Amino acid sequence: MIEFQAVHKRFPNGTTAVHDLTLEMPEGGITVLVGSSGCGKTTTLRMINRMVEPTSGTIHVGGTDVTAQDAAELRRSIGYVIQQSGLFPHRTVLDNIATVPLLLGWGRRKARARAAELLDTVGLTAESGKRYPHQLSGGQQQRVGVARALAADPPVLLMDEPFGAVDPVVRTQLQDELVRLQKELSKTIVFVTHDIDEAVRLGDRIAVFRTGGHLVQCAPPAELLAAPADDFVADFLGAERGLKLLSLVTLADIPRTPAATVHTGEKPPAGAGWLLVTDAADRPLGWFDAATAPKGTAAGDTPLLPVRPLRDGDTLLSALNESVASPAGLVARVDDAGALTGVSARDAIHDGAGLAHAGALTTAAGTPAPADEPVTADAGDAV
Ligand SMILES: Nc1ncnc2c1ncn2[C@@H]1O[C@H](COP(=O)(O)OP(=O)(O)OP(=O)(O)O)[C@@H](O)[C@H]1O
Repeated sequence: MIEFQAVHKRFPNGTTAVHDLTLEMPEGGITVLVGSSGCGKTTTLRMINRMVEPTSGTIHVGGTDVTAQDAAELRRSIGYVIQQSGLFPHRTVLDNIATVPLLLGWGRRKARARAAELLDTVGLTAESGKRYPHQLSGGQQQRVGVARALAADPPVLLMDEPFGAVDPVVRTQLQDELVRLQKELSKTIVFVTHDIDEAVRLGDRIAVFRTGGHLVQCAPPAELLAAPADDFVADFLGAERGLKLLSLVTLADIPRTPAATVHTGEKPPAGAGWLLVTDAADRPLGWFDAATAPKGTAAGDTPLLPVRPLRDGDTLLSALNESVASPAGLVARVDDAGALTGVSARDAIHDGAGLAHAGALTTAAGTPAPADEPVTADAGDAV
């Protein structure tokens, strides 16, 4: 756990970057710091590894006051990833990743073996280890940055807009990779971003700052989206925060009903409406409107309308999207093998969306006021 207790940072030019910050960042979780430019996110992050020293207050990492440790030693024990990857241009990728283990005196062979292992962990080929940073794409360089930060297996990772400079597709891939890695590694991660969607995707907790280094609210994403503390947070989350909340809830609990189906080549039963055409393994192929098809038409004689089947682990947001796009107004549900398990009607998905929102509101209302509630006292201003 990382604990900020009444931390204040005022730079020599008089700028207060962080104002009386009391905040807990849970062990093994991702805490995302968000807020507009200049609100003190990077300063907060850099105080954890003492690249910036607080003016007052204390910071503990794993129960130890950071000032009780040698600053250089502390920095080697904490992974740090920045936007432009910060790789050494004249060292190979493998040697870049091996930097901290070498500094820690691991010996060249062991450090390189560890670096080679990490290339695979972050999804890069062994061959890319021999290249120089400029010979990699921006996304690949960021992966190397993550591998380098993980090299000495630090319990804490600080990530300052690590995916800010890559295009949206690569950014989504890197976010997915981080989620996958975190499931395996359970690091305590502090992640800075401007992007609220990235925060909602990655964060176990999101801390929203406003200019002047004030923490306004810190909560799990669903609670933040359901119950923003004030207009500033609501504006920051955006007008679509209700929909964003649905990206955090899966389809699993939404009721399903048996689907009306027909196999390709079969004639529909009399009086049938929308039918889901399935193959021999019960996998949905498309929608067939038996009500409007000419008499005697078999399924597959005319082009089928597209279906995008969803699994229980898919989000309620995808389900809502599919329910709107589906010509039948029904969402086809499948198991992991892709076989049909039923359908959910648009109404059931809407009801589920309402319940998810109400549930998050109840959770937010029932949460006791944490120690990191917005602080209004001006203590430390005179420092
Ligand atoms: N070394 C410094 N000396 C003086 N002022 C500084 C210094 N570093 C940062 N600041 C100021 O402190 C405030 C907070 O900066 P910080 O970089 O922490 O914000 P941020 O939220 O990370 O911003 P951004 O999202 O733009 O990176 C800003 O007003 C910034 O100009």
